[in-house]
Amino acid sequence: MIPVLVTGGAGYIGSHTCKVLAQAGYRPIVLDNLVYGHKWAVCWGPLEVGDISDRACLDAIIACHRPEAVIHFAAYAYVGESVRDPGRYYRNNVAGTLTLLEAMRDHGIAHLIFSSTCATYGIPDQTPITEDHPQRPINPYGASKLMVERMLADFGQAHGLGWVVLRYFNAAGADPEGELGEDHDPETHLIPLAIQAALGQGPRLEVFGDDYPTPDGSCIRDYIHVADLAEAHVLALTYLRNGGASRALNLGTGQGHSVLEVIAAIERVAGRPVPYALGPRRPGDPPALYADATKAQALLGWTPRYPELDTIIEHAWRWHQGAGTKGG
Ligand SMILES: O=c1ccn([C@@H]2O[C@H](COP(=O)(O)OP(=O)(O)O[C@H]3O[C@H](CO)[C@H](O)[C@H](O)[C@H]3O)[C@@H](O)[C@H]2O)c(=O)[nH]1
Repeated sequence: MIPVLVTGGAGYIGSHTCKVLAQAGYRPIVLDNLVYGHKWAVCWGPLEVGDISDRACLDAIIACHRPEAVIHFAAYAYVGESVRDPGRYYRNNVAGTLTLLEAMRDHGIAHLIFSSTCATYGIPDQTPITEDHPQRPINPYGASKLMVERMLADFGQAHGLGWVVLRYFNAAGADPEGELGEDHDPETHLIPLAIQAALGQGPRLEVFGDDYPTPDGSCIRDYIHVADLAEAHVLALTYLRNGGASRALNLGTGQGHSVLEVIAAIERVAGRPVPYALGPRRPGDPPALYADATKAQALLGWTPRYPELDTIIEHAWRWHQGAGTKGG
């Protein structure tokens, strides 16, 4: 089995990817600092608790497991927090990644898959967003991810690193087999908050703005099933190992859904109301973000298996109902 180092591999998207990697015959080596307090049992490969900024830790893990490639999820990812405390984001997301890249260079690891984000585009000039859309992030989180994208291009030029940058739109849903789900601490994402409100396990949902220039006034996003994201990482790794050229690719369904449509879908799937109130806009939220993801489909042979919003929500709903007993 081919060992692959997965930084942030105990997180939401990381753990789903480790599962798909293991099923595809790779051996995920999970490196996670567990800072977000993820509670999933990591059973897809050995867990190394450590930090990407710690060069000695990286050297020891690489010497022990001899990974052939790295899938790099580890990052702080709260937009609001990044505005309040940018140093935390630049130190971890940018400086930490630099340490990782130097370790890869020195140990001769030639392939990297990097988790980037639609937040690197900022407020788009047009939708759907293609990969060549100008990248003008409007918060330090997006800026930190864009800086890493640029570092990858430079390490590719100078040291022959092969990379695929995956720019996610809105990761959502849960493992179709019910083993993993979305459980950030603190939770800020729309679907889990709305489900918790419907279950009476959280406060009433606040809809951030109903005066956007969209058909119903609420923000539009492109929700992509986490299992489809995971699949794309494994396909991207195979693509690189087969000699594919370094590329940045959007990952989304190409379908936009408004916040009010998401609430209606949860009510449909759950058969109960989502208690919510209309509130003011959240600073930094673009009105509408959705992907043109045709390049990823053409290049990787990736087709989302669960593109329907109702399926994404069904899986999330099922997992949240059982989460108390599954240790999620
Ligand atoms: O309590 C809430 C939470 C969210 N929303 C709305 O729901 C939509 C989705 O919000 P999320 O917080 O779930 O997701 P974001 O679109 O803000 O975040 C995504 O995009 C970000 C960049 O913009 C980061 O990449 C982040 O990791 C990724 O999940 C937004 O329009 C937001 O305004 C609400 O109305 N109420």
